[in-house]
Amino acid sequence: MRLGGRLGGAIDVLKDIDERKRPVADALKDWGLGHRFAGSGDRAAIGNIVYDALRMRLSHAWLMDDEGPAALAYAVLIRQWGYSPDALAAEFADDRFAPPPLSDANLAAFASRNLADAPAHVQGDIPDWIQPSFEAAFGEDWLTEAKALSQRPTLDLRANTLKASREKVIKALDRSGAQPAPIARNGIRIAAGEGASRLPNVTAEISFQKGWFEVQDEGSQIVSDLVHPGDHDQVLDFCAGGGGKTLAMAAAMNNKGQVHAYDADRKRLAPIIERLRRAGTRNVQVHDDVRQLQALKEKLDVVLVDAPCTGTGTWRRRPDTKWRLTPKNLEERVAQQQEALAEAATFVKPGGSLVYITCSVLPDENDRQIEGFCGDNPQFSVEPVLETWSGLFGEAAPRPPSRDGSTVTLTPATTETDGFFFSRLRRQA
Ligand SMILES: C[S@@+](CC[C@H](N)C(=O)[O-])C[C@H]1O[C@@H](n2cnc3c(N)ncnc32)[C@H](O)[C@@H]1O
Repeated sequence: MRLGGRLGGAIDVLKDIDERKRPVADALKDWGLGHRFAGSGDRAAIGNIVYDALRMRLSHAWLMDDEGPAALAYAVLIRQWGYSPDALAAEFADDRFAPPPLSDANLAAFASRNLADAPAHVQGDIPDWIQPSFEAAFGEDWLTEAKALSQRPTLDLRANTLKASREKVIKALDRSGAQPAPIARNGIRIAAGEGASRLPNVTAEISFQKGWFEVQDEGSQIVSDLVHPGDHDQVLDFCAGGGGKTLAMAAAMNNKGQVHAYDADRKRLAPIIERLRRAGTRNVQVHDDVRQLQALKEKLDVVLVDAPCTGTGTWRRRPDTKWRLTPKNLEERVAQQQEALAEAATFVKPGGSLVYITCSVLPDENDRQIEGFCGDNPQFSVEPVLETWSGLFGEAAPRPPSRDGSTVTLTPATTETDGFFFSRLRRQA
């Protein structure tokens, strides 16, 4: 397919997402099934246009004075992929699969508007109602942080040290441009790529099948590492989901001690079994019923709450969720977090620690949540994290924003990772 056909495909997918309120992955998959002549390069290019359009939806629409799918998709090619409107018109002139050209009104708006004149939340490509939360989280840096959340993410992997060193994995993936990640000790990074370029399908590699690595954002690896359990600790991953952090902790503990993995949702937990097998872990027990945890009350050295959250920190990967989020969703997540924290705290032994993580950057889900919990539960107090950070990643590693060194917030702008919040609360001995 030529560029015109790919652009047309992306416009169809964006329409489908808008009209039928569908998840991006489903809409892209359906488009592929209905257009079997399209090759994998075409499908990847269409996916890139769609995701790029959603990441910068507000600023594209403002500059084009049009929020329709065609204006958004054209804006991607012009603003993000480096084509001029004239070059596109010339390219599409003899391409019968190209979409109709941009309207004169779109072209005039684009030629005359300057993004610096747009409302600040439009410049930052975030919903207007969430701007105050960004300001509260980042002060005068909030716009830089918001903009960084609208860029393409890298593809990050974690070498599974139970089976392979980071160097061995990088060697196995040398065709993919894999490099050591900047901060995480076992992290590997593949650059995001530009324009139509395709990320490698690393899960099809033999080395993946052998369990040498996991796909895991570097931020997720860092917060798993910061949990920092001792080799012989008894750990409960109370919101284990598919097991991303369970696997990372189990490997960091060198298959010693014990990690109990539990999640209230059995369906989310189910894939953990196959992942644990592939990774060669022997120190994990999976629990799909809270009653199985009764014997662990007040017994555990470390309890991790990787809480359900709005996922604002993952907007680079799931940009559609940025526009679907509502104040009501935020309220619901905050309530779920309080519930999960209260339940999880009952498993921490005296002197043990309760670790609270989210993949959000919003204070309501992070620092404020922790302040509220400690206010209600004075036997818990926040333990500073930055010392562990330096010990694990070195003094030279980029420092994440931190409220007086106690909790940390990772972000694309500061640590080049997804957004994550990490805090450790110590229960009085
Ligand atoms: C952010 S996800 C976990 C991701 C996972 N830890 C990982 O690293 O792949 C949050 C999880 O919390 C679970 N959850 C929500 N409320 C819970 C509760 N009260 N008790 C236990 N799990 C809960 C959800 O089912 C969801 O799987």
